[in-house]
Amino acid sequence: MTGYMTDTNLGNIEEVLIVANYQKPEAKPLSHSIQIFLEEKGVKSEVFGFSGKADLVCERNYDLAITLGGDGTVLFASRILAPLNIPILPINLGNFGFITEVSKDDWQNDLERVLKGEVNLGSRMMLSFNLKNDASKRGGEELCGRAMNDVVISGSGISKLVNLMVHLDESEHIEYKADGIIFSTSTGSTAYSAAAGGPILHPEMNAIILNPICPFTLSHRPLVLPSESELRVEIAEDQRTELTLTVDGQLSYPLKSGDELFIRKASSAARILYSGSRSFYEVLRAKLSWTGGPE
Ligand SMILES: NC(=O)c1ccc[n+]([C@@H]2O[C@H](COP(=O)([O-])OP(=O)(O)OC[C@H]3O[C@@H](n4cnc5c(N)ncnc54)[C@H](O)[C@@H]3O)[C@@H](O)[C@H]2O)c1
Ligand SMILES: Nc1ncnc2c1ncn2[C@@H]1O[C@H](COP(=O)(O)OP(=O)(O)OP(=O)(O)O)[C@@H](O)[C@H]1O
Repeated sequence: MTGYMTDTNLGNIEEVLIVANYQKPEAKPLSHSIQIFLEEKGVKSEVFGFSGKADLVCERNYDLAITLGGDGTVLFASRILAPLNIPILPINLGNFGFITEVSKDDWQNDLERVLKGEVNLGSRMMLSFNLKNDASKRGGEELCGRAMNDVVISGSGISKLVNLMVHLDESEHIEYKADGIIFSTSTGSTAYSAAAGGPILHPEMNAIILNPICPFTLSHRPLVLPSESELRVEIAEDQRTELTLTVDGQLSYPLKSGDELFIRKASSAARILYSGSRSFYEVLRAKLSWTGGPE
C-alpha cells in the first residue's frame, strides 16, 4: 500500500524523453546509461539536457518522460508535459527529493517495472493562471501558464505591505494586506505554503490552497478551496512596492496596479510515477520531520 491512488493505464512504451538537469554532474552519464538500457529493450529515446532556465518545446508524443534532477526538474517538466498527458518517472539527483522519490541507485528496477506496466501512477492537479494587464487589455497577448506547486504574488522591492483583493466568486471577496499570497496545489502544500503555515494535503487531492504570507492581522487563516473555484485577484492601486508573480519558484513576471490575475484548476493533471517503495506519509516523516504521532 503506497498511500497513492494507482492507475495502471500506462500503455505501450515505445519512445521516451529524458529531461536531464545538467547542473547535476551525474545527469549526463546517467542519461547515456538509460538510453543504452532502453535501446537494449527496443525502446527509442531522446535527451533534453538543460542548465538553468530553459525552454522545452515538446513536439513529439512520447509515451514516457524520465526526469534526472531534483524536485525543481519535475516541476519544470510537469508544466510542459502534463497538457500532453505524458507520464513522468522522476529519478532523484537533487538534494531534497520530496516529489522525486525514485532513487538513482534503483532506477533500473523501477524502469524495468514501468516498461512491464507494473506501475504506480498518480494524478496531480495543476493550476492554470492568466493575467489581464494593460498590454493585454489593449489587444496584446495575455500571459498565461500553469503551475505544479504554486502561483505566488509577492512584493519584490522594498519590504512593504502588498494590497490584494481576492474574489472567490461573484459575491465574495477578501482583502489582504500581507507580504503576498500563495495559491498552492496539494502537491505544493508541502513546499512554500507549508513554510507559510499552510495545511498539508495529500498530493492527489483536488483543491486550491489560498495562503497569505505574513498577513497584517491576527484573523487570517489559510483556506482550502474546492478545485473548481475560479479566483480573480485584483492588484489594488497605490502599491508601495514592486510586485512579482512567481510560478513554481522558477518563472517570474512583474505585476502592476490594475492588473487582474485569474487562477483556476488546469484542464490537465500531471501524471507522476512512483516506485511504490514508500507511502506519502513515510515521505512526510522522512523528509519533513512529521511525527504523525505523539513521539
Ligand atoms: N520559504 C520557502 O519554503 C520557499 C520559498 C520560496 C519557494 N519555495 C518553494 O520552492 C518551490 C520550487 O522548488 P525548486 O526545487 O524548483 O526550488 P528550490 O531548490 O529553491 O526549492 C526549495 C525546496 O523546496 C523543495 N520542494 C519543491 N517542491 C516541493 C514539494 N512539492 N514538496 C516538498 N518540497 C518541495 C525542493 O526540493 C527544495 O528543497 C516553489 O514552488 C515553492 O513552493 C519555498
Ligand atoms: N527549467 C528550469 N527553469 C528554472 N529553474 C530551474 C529549472 N529546473 C530546475 N530549476 C532550478 O534549478 C535548481 C536545481 O534544480 P533541481 O530542483 O533539479 O535540483 P535540487 O534543487 O538540487 O533538488 P531538490 O529541489 O530536490 O532539492 C532549483 O532551484 C530549481 O528551481
